[in-house]
Amino acid sequence: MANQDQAYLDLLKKIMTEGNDKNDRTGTGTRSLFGAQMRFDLSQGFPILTTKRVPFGLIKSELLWFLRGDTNIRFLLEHKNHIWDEWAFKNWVTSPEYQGPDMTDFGLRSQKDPGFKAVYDEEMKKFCQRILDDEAFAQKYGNLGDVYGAQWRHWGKRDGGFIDQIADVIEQINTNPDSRRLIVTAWNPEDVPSSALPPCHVLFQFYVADGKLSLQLYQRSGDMFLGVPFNIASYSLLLSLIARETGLEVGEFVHTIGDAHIYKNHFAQVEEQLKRTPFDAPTLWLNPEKKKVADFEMADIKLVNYQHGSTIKAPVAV
Ligand SMILES: Nc1nc(=O)c2c([nH]1)NC[C@@H]1CN(c3ccc(C(=O)N[C@@H](CCC(=O)O)C(=O)O)cc3)CN21
Ligand SMILES: O=c1ccn([C@H]2C[C@H](O)[C@@H](COP(=O)(O)O)O2)c(=O)[nH]1
Repeated sequence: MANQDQAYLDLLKKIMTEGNDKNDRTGTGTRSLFGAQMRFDLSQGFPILTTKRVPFGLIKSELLWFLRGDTNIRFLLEHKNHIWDEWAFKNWVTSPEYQGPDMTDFGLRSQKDPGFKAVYDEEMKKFCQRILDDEAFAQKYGNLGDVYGAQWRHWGKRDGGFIDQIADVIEQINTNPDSRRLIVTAWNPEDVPSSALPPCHVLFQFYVADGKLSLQLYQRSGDMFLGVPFNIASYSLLLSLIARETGLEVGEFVHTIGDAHIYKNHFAQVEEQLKRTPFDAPTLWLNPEKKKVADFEMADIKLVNYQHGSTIKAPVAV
């Protein structure tokens, strides 16, 4: 198996040396390039980064969550996955029902003020526990609204009813593999103004040739250090699952990014990662008894021979 990190490392280097220094919504500041593309041939191994540890368990539970059409963080918390906590927490602390310490701007403040961070961590812990313990509270504050699960599996139609884009695209791959319309979209211009986090993975398209299934993702905005390693592994897993259901081999994952940025407070981590030597990529094991995307559970998906460098910690910009 080959090393699959190179395309990613090359792009990190390019952004560091040629990128534009730009301000951003979170107030953190970034260095960014517009219009970047990485290609990963999945027959050469599974493209999860090896130059740092990428938590594949979190990627699996997040993707299964999307594929269930679920938009409530409760399922994620049951799988000890905390990557969406901040966005639900924001709903809670800005609601009239919240009576705890002031959490205004908790994202930035918790990075700058250790005293505040302790209070914030405590409130967040209580919040997550309550989502797990209190069904009604989870219904009210655990829901992230129209995020990927909703857009993929129940896109609301103008005249009522919904569209299951995943079921439809699988049906199209099976019956009309040469189609140039094998698209799933998450971008709904009507919802964008009211959304806490408008979709980052805006649209993906499938392509079938030589008995192989490929997928290209258009991601409008990519946090190169934290989000993108997840996105690469997640879409490669999605491609592998849909290839299984449609009886095709895996082809390429083509990752196209609009604003590809490195946050200023990730520069040191990026330098550290660029010094590391990649390992050969692992392989993906999918339970041979499962065929349908909807039937896969956590234990049906495993990485074999995932060798990797140590975790590199970095703060997430909210
Ligand atoms: N600024 C920003 N970057 C993102 O990547 C991002 C957002 N916001 N908002 C929505 C989601 C949430 N995502 C996240 C959030 C946190 C991590 C993160 O902290 N990852 C750590 C490990 C976390 C753990 O082990 O629990 C990492 O080292 O990859 C990754 C992706 C991706 N998305
Ligand atoms: O899957 C994801 C989700 C989010 N991101 C990053 C990209 C940006 O850094 C932020 C979103 O902020 P916007 O101002 O809405 O662009 O989250 C990611 O890389 N991958």
